[in-house]
Amino acid sequence: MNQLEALLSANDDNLLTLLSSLCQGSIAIDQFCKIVWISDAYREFLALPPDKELRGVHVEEILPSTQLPRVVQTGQPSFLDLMQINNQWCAVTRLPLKNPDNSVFGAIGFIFYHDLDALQPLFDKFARLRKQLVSQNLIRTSKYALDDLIGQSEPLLKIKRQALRAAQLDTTVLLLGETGTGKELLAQGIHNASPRSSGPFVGINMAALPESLVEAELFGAAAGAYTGASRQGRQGKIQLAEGGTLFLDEIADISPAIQAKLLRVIQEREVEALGSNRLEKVDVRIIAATSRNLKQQVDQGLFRADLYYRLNVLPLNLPPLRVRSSDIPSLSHYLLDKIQQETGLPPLQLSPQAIVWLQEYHWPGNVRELHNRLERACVMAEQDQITADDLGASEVTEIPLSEPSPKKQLHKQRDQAELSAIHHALQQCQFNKTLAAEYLGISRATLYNRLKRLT
Ligand SMILES: Nc1ncnc2c1ncn2[C@@H]1O[C@H](COP(=O)(O)OP(=O)(O)OP(=O)(O)O)[C@@H](O)[C@H]1O
Repeated sequence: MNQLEALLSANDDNLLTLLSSLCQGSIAIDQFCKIVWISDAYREFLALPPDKELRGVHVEEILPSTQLPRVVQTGQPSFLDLMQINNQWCAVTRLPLKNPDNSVFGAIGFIFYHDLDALQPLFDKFARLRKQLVSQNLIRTSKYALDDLIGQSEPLLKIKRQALRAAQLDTTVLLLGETGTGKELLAQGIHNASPRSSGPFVGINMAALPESLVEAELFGAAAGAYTGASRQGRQGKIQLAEGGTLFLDEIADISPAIQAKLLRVIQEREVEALGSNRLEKVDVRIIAATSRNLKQQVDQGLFRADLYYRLNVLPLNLPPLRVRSSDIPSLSHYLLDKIQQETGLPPLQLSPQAIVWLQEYHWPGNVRELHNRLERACVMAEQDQITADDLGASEVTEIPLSEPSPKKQLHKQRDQAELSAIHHALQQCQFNKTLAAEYLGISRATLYNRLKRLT
């Protein structure tokens, strides 16, 4: 019998039951962060069905922002922490469970949420200080948790399981998937479920940055490193991510010089700011993402093989929307709610024929395109239901002869022409956005923005 089982063995008289009676919820996990015990009160507070089997479930599946895994990892207790669970402030205490040789075999957490009125000024102060830190950029929060990835299809559930496991490891993760499949959302979810969740999440889009700024933006610049550099110098995104996660989006779009510098950061965990000859140690977890075929870029000599292998330690492939069309109804309802909250437009439902169309369409722009089509439909809809036409069903196959207004038609045709020119350029340049932008005579940032708007 291991220590944890011994602790739990004496049924009603066990230590946990005793401790639970002193608080409003308690939970115990093993060294793998799997739940071994949860009090009925906690179950009820989390609104979990009484018959749901929780033993063996990873604690973050029911408490995405829990810090218990960190207690298991560090062996350090946290005696009083404030945490919001189900929109209610709670005071939380977490203790590591240790063997006589000091190794950790699990952790227990207790929450208190009754009679906390006396603590309200403390909660307010805590929320105020946190807001201040966020606004001063001293801490950054990632908005999304893994639970925010909507969908119940097997491919999506599989990626969520893989992401949860990846979160527990501190290794580099490479997110692969077509544009708009949710790579950034997943990166934030992994950060939030990782032991680094209380550290910063710093994202940088390598394709949207002008080439000349990438280096200073990423690695920082020493005082006076280049004309226009500030006198105090500037911190790079890598240094800003200290203790947290650095998300490098569109990683395939970096120049050979940046590839070499990044390789050193990953291998040596050291950064050299632009114009400085000092190496700084950094502690960041890297999550990189690309919608391109990075292996093919390596084979074509466009991307360093050594950097590719360093990034590709844990590849996660996000499924395109067309292979998980069963997620489309729930995802659409979720996005419609979000659009209505953001825009204040009246709530609209999808007509049955619109749902059929959504499930049959091939979604080159994936969830981002679904969001954009739904948003446009909310504005365009002339009835109390969104029809397939409001979603642009007719323009996908042909341009209708009569349009509600010539102005709308002009916009639509211009967007289509622009999109097809961009697609053509991308194909010509083997999906290399830098080359495609040059081909079109626009900047890489403009190309990127156009793609985001049009897909
Ligand atoms: N499963 C999902 N559930 C809810 N929203 C989603 C989901 N997947 C993507 N989204 C939303 O779709 C939009 C696009 O997602 P995101 O920016 O994460 O995609 P991406 O793969 O990083 O795209 P790109 O490669 O173009 O940068 C975002 O608004 C995101 O919140």
